[in-house]
Amino acid sequence: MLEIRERNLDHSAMIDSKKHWDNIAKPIGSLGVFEDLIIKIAGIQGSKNVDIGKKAVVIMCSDNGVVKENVTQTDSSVTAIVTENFAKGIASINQMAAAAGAKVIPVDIGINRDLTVPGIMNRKISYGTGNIAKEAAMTMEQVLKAVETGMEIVKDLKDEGYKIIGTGEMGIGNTTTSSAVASVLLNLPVREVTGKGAGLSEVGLKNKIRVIEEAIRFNRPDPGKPLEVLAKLGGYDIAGMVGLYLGGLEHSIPVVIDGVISSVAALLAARINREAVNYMIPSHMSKEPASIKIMEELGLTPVVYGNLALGEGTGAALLFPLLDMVLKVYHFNSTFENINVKAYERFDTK
Ligand SMILES: O=C(O)c1ccc[n+]([C@@H]2O[C@H](COP(=O)([O-])O)[C@@H](O)[C@H]2O)c1
Ligand SMILES: Cc1cc2nc[nH]c2cc1C
Repeated sequence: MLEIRERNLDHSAMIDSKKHWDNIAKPIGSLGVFEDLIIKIAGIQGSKNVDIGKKAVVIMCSDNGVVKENVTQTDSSVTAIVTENFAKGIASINQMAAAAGAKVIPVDIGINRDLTVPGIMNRKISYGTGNIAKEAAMTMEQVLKAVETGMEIVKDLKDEGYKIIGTGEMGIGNTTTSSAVASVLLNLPVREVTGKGAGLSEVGLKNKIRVIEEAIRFNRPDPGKPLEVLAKLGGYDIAGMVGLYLGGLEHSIPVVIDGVISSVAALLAARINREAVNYMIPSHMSKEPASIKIMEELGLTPVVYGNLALGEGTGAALLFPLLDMVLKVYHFNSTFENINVKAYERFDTK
């Protein structure tokens, strides 16, 4: 598995898309990074007629054994409660996805209890992960199963006609696992990539940094082996999102990055197959300090700098209406021809 057919963006669709932008009656390139994003989606979809009509946010939900080390403000029971709230339609992502016209798909990929509310995709691999301070989070078999799960979900969504997928997660403790993975992959000190997650005091943050350092010392992952780093220090939520990104590459679907946990998954996917970055759409720069370092390494430019730190796919959902708005200009604006302006002649000096 993880053998992905060789894929390339459709460069002629991208050239057509760029030409289309340049014919629109407005200053050339004036929608900035948004123009680049639409051109990238044209390359992914293989046509300048970009279509992101049918949208979904897939939320990978799971528990993390490291919560036992007092690295979080709430206990792990919150993971299951919030996941059930996704299915009830009463969490933040439900409100934002409704405003954006996106379907919310919560996935139980490793929550530590059985869920009782209908409407959650049951892809549970085990009841939470191991405590990374004292053991590996997952076996390699479990990691591969989680990555495959994400890839299969993308395939199914593509078959159902979805055109763009937002990544999301819910998992108390997952900023601890994410910071551990980021520290190893980026070869940066733990304190430079670790923040307060869903809310910690300064003392709590110090303990979190100490626990992550202990986890790296104990597990000793090889930084050159992304799946090993993921198995030893990550979680099912992160692994499931790695699968979403690799699925985007495999099935030519744009996959939107959310916050820091989703960004760490994007970094892992990129280390597994660098081509995956061509299918990733950045949304926002999370408040957590690892985010900026990851975006720099991926060479991606988020469009929202709002200090968000919510997760659930909310940042990805925030991007959808912005893309829809920009696509209105792309599809329906007047062109230079329509308004009888010869754009380039103004620069003629004869
Ligand atoms: O998306 C982010 O950048 C982000 C930053 C901080 C916290 N979160 C959310 O908060 C939870 C993890 O925080 P913590 O403190 O339990 O590690 C998890 O459910 C995430 O969805 C998310
Ligand atoms: C209530 C709550 C909602 C969340 N959504 C994502 N992470 C979260 C953490 C908490 C604590």
